[in-house]
Amino acid sequence: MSFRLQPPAPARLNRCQLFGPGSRPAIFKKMAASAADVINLDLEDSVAPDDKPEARKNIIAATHDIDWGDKTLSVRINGLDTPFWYRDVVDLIEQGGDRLDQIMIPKVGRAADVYAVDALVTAAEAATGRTKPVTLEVIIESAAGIAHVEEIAASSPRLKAMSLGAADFAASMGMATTGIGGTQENYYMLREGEKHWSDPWHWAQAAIVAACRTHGVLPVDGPFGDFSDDDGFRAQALRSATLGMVGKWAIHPKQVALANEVFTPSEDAVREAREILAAMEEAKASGAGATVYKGRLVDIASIRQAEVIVRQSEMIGGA
Ligand SMILES: CC(C)(COP(=O)(O)OP(=O)(O)OC[C@H]1O[C@@H](n2cnc3c(N)ncnc32)[C@H](O)[C@@H]1OP(=O)(O)O)[C@@H](O)C(=O)NCCC(=O)NCCSC(=O)C[C@H](O)C(=O)O
Ligand SMILES: [Mg+2]
Repeated sequence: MSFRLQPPAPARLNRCQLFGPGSRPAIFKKMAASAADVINLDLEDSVAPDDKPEARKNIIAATHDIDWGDKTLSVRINGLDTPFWYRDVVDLIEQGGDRLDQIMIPKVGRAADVYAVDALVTAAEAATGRTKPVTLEVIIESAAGIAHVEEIAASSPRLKAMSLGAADFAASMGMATTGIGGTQENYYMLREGEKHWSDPWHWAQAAIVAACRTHGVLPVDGPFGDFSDDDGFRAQALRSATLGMVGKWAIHPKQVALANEVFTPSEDAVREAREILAAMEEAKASGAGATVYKGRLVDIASIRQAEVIVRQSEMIGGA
């Protein structure tokens, strides 16, 4: 066990990140009225190159004109391999309103990518006299990103969240699929003639969770492309939540409720967590470090597990 304590991740709700193209301002108010905790206005892959300047203007106007309530308002800039990203950052910081909370950097491959954006944001903030620092989030969606995931998680005190971008990740890894997340038909084990499907996203998700938890960053599951498949979305989100991720993207408004449902601990789970804490209080009072709860062992580690669920529920406003 390291003597260094694991830093806490930011105490903010991040159950669902709803995306919308910056070139489609007609949906911005609908996004603001949604139940998503985080809004991602996009300047990157959902916006055609010719539309980028207009999309930037739309988004800057939306940081002034739209009431985003208590949501985290994040803007996805273009990748560092494009001619667009520096203008995205400079215009957002110089012209964007104080309501801009966060910038999302796509296709991060090295800690130096975050350093570059951090340096530009820092200079632009100082030049404009902004008093509220803009935070950063990144997408791991390349072979380089997953290979350097830990240094990326440690890259900047501005960094608050990290997502897995399944589509670009699959492309960069050369995966034989056009699916965005979820079960992949050909990724199965065979036993006695029966197929048992495995999860090709699992290892990357686990690497992201470990890197994030080591450095106090929120791990988030990215898009699930087939928005007609609610059960598939739910299954993917349940696996992510079980692994330690705190939320998931929605690329269509109908996915918001699904993500919120999965990443909000159920009343039963919260009740059980509180009962475990109470059982351990009793055990401690009698000098024991372990006890039995519903026929199973609970010990001091169980307190930490139960506290994760209770903390989550308290943040959401549960009893
Ligand atoms: C996917 C969409 C293009 C679908 O839009 P549309 O055809 O308008 O859908 P519907 O007709 O079903 O819409 C129903 C109503 O909902 C409103 N709407 C639509 N989209 C949104 C939204 N994102 N937020 C809020 N409201 C929305 C419609 O206006 C309809 O309203 P009404 O008429 O009043 O009933 C569209 O959803 C969309 O553009 N989604 C986001 C796409 C996007 O941002 N993609 C980028 C993120 S994913 C990615 O980049 C991959 C990743 O990087 C990786 O590599 O993995
Ligand atoms: Mg992508």
